[in-house]
Amino acid sequence: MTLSIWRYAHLTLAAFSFAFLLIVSLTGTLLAVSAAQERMSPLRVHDLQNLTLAQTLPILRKAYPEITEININHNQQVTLQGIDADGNDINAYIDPSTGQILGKAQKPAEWVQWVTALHRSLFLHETGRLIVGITSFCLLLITLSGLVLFVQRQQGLKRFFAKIPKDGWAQYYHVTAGRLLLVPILLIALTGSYLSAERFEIFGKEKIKHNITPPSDAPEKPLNMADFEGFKAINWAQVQSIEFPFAPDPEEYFTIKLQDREVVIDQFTGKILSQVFYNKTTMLANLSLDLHTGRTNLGWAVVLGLVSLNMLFFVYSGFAMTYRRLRTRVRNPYTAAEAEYILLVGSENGSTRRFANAIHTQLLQAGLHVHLTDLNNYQTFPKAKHLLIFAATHGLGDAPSNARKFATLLPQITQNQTINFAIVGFGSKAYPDFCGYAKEIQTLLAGQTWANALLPLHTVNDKSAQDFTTWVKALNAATNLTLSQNQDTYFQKPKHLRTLRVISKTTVTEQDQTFILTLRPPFWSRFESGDLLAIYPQQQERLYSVAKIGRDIQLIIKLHESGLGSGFLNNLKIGDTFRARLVRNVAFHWPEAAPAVLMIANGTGIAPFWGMIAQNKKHTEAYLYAGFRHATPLVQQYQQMATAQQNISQVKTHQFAFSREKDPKYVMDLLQKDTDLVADLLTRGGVIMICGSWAMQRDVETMLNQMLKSRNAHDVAYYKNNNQILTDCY
Ligand SMILES: Cc1cc2nc3c(=O)[nH]c(=O)nc-3n(C[C@H](O)[C@H](O)[C@H](O)COP(=O)(O)O)c2cc1C
Repeated sequence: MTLSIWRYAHLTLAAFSFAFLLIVSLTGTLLAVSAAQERMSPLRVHDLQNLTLAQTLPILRKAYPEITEININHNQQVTLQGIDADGNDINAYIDPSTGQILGKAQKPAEWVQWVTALHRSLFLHETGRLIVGITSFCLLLITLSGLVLFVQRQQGLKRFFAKIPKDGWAQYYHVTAGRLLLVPILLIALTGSYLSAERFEIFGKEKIKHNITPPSDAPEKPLNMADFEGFKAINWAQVQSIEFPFAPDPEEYFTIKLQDREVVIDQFTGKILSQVFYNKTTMLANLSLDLHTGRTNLGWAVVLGLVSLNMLFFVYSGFAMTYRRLRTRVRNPYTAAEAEYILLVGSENGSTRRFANAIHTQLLQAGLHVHLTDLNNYQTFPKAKHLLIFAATHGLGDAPSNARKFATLLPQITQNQTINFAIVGFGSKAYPDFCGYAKEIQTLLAGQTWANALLPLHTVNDKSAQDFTTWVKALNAATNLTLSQNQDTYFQKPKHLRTLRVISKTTVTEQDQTFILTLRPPFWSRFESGDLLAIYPQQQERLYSVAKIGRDIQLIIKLHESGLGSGFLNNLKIGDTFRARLVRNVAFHWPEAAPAVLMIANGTGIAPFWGMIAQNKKHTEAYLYAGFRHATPLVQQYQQMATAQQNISQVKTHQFAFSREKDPKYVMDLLQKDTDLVADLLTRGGVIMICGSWAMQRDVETMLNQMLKSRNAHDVAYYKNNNQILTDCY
């Protein structure tokens, strides 16, 4: 609920200021470009801090007998207005150390004036300035609410810099860019708001007043400017402007605006007659202007430009995320009190809701009284006979935001009749706590007297329509429903597909139905050995463990009779292209920090290990145990590859077991023989990685448990929790 309030605030503010944000971001980007250009202007004067007024004003006075005013802007460009020795009017950029004219004083380019006016006031004068001020303040609130959402999403401030899980392109980059640019955005919003407030004199307006009593001991003849005490104390880098006395009258002075104060100097004696320091409001306004415009620092101007440009992306990605969420909203013709079927949803990003919607629509079409709502809206359901729960897992095995209250509500609200329930959990095996929240609900409901489990908990990995239809089949069988069992009904078009090209492919033989496929992904693709490649033959997702060899993806595939994925891949020819998705599988990446790694594979499970061994340039102590049925030519080729890697110390030892050759052996037998090595490896913090069939994983884990028990060591569950036993089996 709290999450939704913040999200609602974040979104409402963004929607409210949308059009203006677009304008100020776009114009802000252009102004940052102009600020950066100005910083590189040849009219800039360097080393101003090493030059005092006493050193240079006499030179200027000589070259320009009448000077009205000298101004120095934030770009260290010095303009002089006056008359030169030949009586010419001068309004030009000069070098203050020599008086040399560097160029004619010019207004900023017309496009810069135009963009500045649009940025500051939208061409609407004071009304426009007010709108821009409000937009800046909205941006400040959007940034702060975004920060709260981010901290909640990361499960606390401590995990501020932790990895951001990828779930949708727009979402991932919205959140990642938000974290990266948080400080500059906050500064832009804060300074923009402050400048507007100052413009409308909310903090009052500073009026500088000098109390001057002209010195009584005025000399007959003015002193030489080079000896002016006041000028000796001021260097050019401090100066904003110098107003010259209009006439040789004791009541006319030099008025000099510095960065932090205004100074009045006597034109005859050169003494400081008065100096008034600016108040905090003015100083803050100056600082805000520097920070907001990037006018004093090229690097900062570039950052501002990038942030402004990125703001356009924030607007786009934020609305894309919202659209995705809203698209999955559903209408409920029956109330919670009327419905026989209650569908409860826990979904953060909307995909789980889409599965629930598909079931909801079918039940309504079948004429049933159905009500679909969030898990947070759990209440008494007086007519309910069936409760179907669709629950995604977020955070680290936690409830999505629209389900956080369910665990508290459940014990408080008891149903008055028996209700059959079935839970389908949505998650990703890339996370250590797969479908953790669905499992938690299953336990909670099992403790309710009124709740009768219709089906065991079913899980869906990575929104797989295939996994989901398995549940639908079980549900149809347990009820008299006839829900669609066709995967197309639930298939959610995969995103982030990229085109892969076949680089090489081995052929299957009668002896060995396994083949190796090498694919070239687009150059920008980022992946690691152990990640998964999702392909979509006939709209069904099939996942394969990948090895990263150079920049290519290498798969080892067993061709199954009428296998959808393997058949599709086997039909590919060199040069063919197809679309697929790379799925990050952080739970099965090479453990960089481990002192030793022991890899256990059977069959095609050896695939990712080839990439990992090739990547082991640091020569981490690595062992390979692999099991196959026969020593086919392909497997012999594997043995040669392993020997070659052993020769260059990328793997320390390798052992192969053959279960259908004479003297049959399994991978477990090899491990049993090396009990000391395996147990020692775990106790010194090493990692065991298992890839291959579920059956092999189960047998290896049973054997490991026995082995560890006999040594009074921790069990497999402990090492799994400790990320010392990693598995990727199928
Ligand atoms: C920030 C985040 C954290 C996640 N944490 C887990 C997790 O701990 N366990 C899990 O099985 N899946 C986790 N997932 C995967 C989601 O449960 C999965 O993508 C699900 O299909 C999303 O459903 P939704 O779109 O309805 O929110 C996480 C996803 C994200 C974005």
